[in-house]
Amino acid sequence: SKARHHKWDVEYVYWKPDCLEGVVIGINGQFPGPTIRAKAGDTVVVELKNKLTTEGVVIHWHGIRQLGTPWADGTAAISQCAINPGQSFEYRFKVDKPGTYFYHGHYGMQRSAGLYGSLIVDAADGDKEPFKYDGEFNFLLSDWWHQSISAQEVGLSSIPFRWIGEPQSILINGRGQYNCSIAAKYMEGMNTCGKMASPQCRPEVLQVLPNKTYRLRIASSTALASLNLAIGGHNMVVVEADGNHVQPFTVTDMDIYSGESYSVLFTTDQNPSSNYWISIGVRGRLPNTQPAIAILNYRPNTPSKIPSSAPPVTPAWNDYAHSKSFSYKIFALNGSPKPPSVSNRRVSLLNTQTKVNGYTKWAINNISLTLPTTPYLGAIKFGLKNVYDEEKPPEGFPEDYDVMHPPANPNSIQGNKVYKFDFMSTVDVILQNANALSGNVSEIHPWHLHGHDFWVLGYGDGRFTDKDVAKFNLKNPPLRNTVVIFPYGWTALRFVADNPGVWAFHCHIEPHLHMGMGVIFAEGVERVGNIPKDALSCGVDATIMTNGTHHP
Ligand SMILES: O=C1O[C@H]([C@@H](O)CO)C(O)=C1O
Repeated sequence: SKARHHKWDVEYVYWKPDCLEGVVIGINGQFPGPTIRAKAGDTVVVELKNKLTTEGVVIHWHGIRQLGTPWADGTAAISQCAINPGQSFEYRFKVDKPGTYFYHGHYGMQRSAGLYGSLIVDAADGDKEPFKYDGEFNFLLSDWWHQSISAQEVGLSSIPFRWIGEPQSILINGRGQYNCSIAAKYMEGMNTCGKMASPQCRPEVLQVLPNKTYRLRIASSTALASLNLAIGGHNMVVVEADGNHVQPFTVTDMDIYSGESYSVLFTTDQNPSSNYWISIGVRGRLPNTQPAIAILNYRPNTPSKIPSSAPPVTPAWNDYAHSKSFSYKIFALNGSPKPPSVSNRRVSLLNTQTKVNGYTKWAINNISLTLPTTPYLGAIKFGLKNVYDEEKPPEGFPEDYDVMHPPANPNSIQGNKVYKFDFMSTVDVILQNANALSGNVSEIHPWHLHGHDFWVLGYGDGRFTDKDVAKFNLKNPPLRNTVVIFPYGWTALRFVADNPGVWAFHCHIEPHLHMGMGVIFAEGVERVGNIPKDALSCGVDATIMTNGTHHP
């Protein structure tokens, strides 16, 4: 195994993500950031310099569990202090499992400003993944707004509340085409992109040869949009989800929620004299965004040969039965690690849209998350007092809460309590969805857990009841790090609290997290090894780290 060294400068740059010029947070002048490629067992080292002039920054390595390095998880105020303008910080962590991952900013709403890139881990030398292919491609998906993140944040924290609205464009590897498309002739009201075209917004072309099998890696860093991807005329076999192998299954289209990653295999078995469209459309919210388009180019056709059939059409945005049928087909590959058969503790988390002093927020068991000024990792390890709310957070919610209707009392409080788990205990989490503030609305929320993979034991409609435990899948539940709750439904997951550290668990929709939709988990913090001083040089932690007065 090797150390993979990277030196990054993070700064705003002018860019044309969807052919219109704006500013993005670039890395080394690039958007999206450079792809990190490593082999299982390698150590990734990123020496990051914050060249943003007025904002701190951190980077989260999404899907990497940070076994033994909880200070490298890149969550501001949780695992480390934000890196100040002009300062540098070294991330150093092991990648232990092959898979498709990505990284992104985890401070304020910087992910929405374009701070993300791919992280791909290949099998260690001599190891093989349990499927074969002749070539591979990578799609990092995102959504893009023309309004800056500062304007977005002001709207979210104003009275009256101003929602960010639907994205202007969906981007594939940072490229989209606002209000125009190379598939214009198939799309109502669309122009071709002639005048606007810039190399920075040129559609992706996947060049393939007939009768071969390719791996397409897909990860979603969207701030809001749930997506559906289809390759015209081609089936896809799903083989990987969030860096874990799944029992292969075949689909004609697939959903991808923010925070998820997949690998699919497709075989170029169609008429080779044609090219084909790949399209990616919005699901789960009334779309107001054109689908993103890429071209599957059968060589030796030219990439500019317009496909002879129309781009695949995304299922209706509110066809939740279709989305569920995809999620319900995902099982662990035979031979994958199985969950413990019983759990030691169950936490039920009710997701509600609420108000705090007139501000619109999201709350979990009536608490809307705010982060402390001293990162939890140091605060808990050093037993600091009065830096976060010390009481236990609620493990459930009232029996009579009606998940099908808006809250009778929509007022919540803000807080930053921690769910502390016994080291090595088995924890079940029931994520319960509910109606939002207005009637007849319940949204999709993709929940992402840091520091762990979890088993997805089951999903259901309506309110979770004790009887549902009997239906848990303990035979072949998939391991994931992100899972959705469907509107008015629940999702059950299980994990082992085996990774000393403090771990965020939150909705991966960027404005929802910003509005408080998350909780903090912690386990075995007393076992955390020596935390690099640079990680905790802020708040009350700073005094401890510089005086060396702590006795761990
Ligand atoms: O958090 C959200 O706020 C809006 C809407 O509920 C109120 O404008 C929306 O669609 C969200 O996902």
